[in-house]
Amino acid sequence: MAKIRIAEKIAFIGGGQMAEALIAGLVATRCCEPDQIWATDPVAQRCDALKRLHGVRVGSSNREAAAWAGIIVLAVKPQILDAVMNDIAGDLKRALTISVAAGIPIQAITKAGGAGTKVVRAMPNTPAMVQEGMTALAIGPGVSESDAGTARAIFESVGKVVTVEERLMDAVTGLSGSGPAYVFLAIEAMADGGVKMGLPRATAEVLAAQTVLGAAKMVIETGEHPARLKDKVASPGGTTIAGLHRLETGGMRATLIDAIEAATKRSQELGR
Ligand SMILES: NC(=O)C1=CN([C@@H]2O[C@H](COP(=O)(O)OP(=O)(O)OC[C@H]3O[C@@H](n4cnc5c(N)ncnc54)[C@H](OP(=O)(O)O)[C@@H]3O)[C@@H](O)[C@H]2O)C=CC1
Ligand SMILES: O=C(O)[C@@H]1CCC=N1
Repeated sequence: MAKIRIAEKIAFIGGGQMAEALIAGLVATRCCEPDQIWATDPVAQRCDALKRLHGVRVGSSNREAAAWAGIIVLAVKPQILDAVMNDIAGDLKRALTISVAAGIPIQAITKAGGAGTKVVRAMPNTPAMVQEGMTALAIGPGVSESDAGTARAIFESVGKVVTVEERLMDAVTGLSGSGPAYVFLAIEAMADGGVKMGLPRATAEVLAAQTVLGAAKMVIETGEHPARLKDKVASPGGTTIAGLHRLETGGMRATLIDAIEAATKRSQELGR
């Protein structure tokens, strides 16, 4: 993972969960110094927490933060993005604008900033906080190679990055954007299963989480098909096939496919 130092000042408009995950990753990897980052949030306690935990500049004025920065990261909820963009339209046009808002097309941001606004649409995920993020980028029209490289470097400092056509961003959102929540649910449920079978809660949680981490690492590092890796766990007549049979009966595959379809459709709706 290339760790490039970002020279520009970055304003995070909206200091919520996703902004904090990115800020934590950027500061921890020293991709940016804390005083290169300004996060805005309307809630003073939220600002205080971001300052205390990550050492970044904070404040409630989007205009001040946007005017200060060379890169503006739009990290408010999609439902209020229009109002927020209208307030800082001039700076959106001047700076490199990166939006992490689910569903919102590049065209809507270009429209708010005015013709010539350089927009990178990103869909990161919260594991950015521990530098294991997964981000997809769609590069808007008129964004220079250098600006696209800067956007890539920001997200590479906190995990992996792929570039996709913008039309695929809703599907990315349904899979890797929302995906950590599905996995947290699975870890929680696996731990519950362990507790049901008599394991202490803390032991069950670490068993479940490390199992997910290890399995994911095997998929990535071996390059083997997940189905083959699954087959290697399932001994003939053994425990795993008994568990897998129950998962198939419960429709785990179809449920996960449905979940990603539902989240993708919701992302599409947010953009309308
Ligand atoms: N959470 C995730 O895993 C991911 C989220 N995203 C995207 O990131 C964006 C933020 O999501 P998330 O972090 O989950 O949401 P949060 O609600 O945690 O963060 C948004 C923050 O913006 C604040 N806010 C509200 N109004 C304004 C305003 N006018 N100016 C500045 N800040 C404001 C909110 O304050 P208050 O709570 O007081 O309203 C909140 O702290 C969304 O567009 C989402 O689609 C993308 C990828 C993954
Ligand atoms: O739930 C959401 O809408 C955001 C987008 C992807 C993850 N969280």
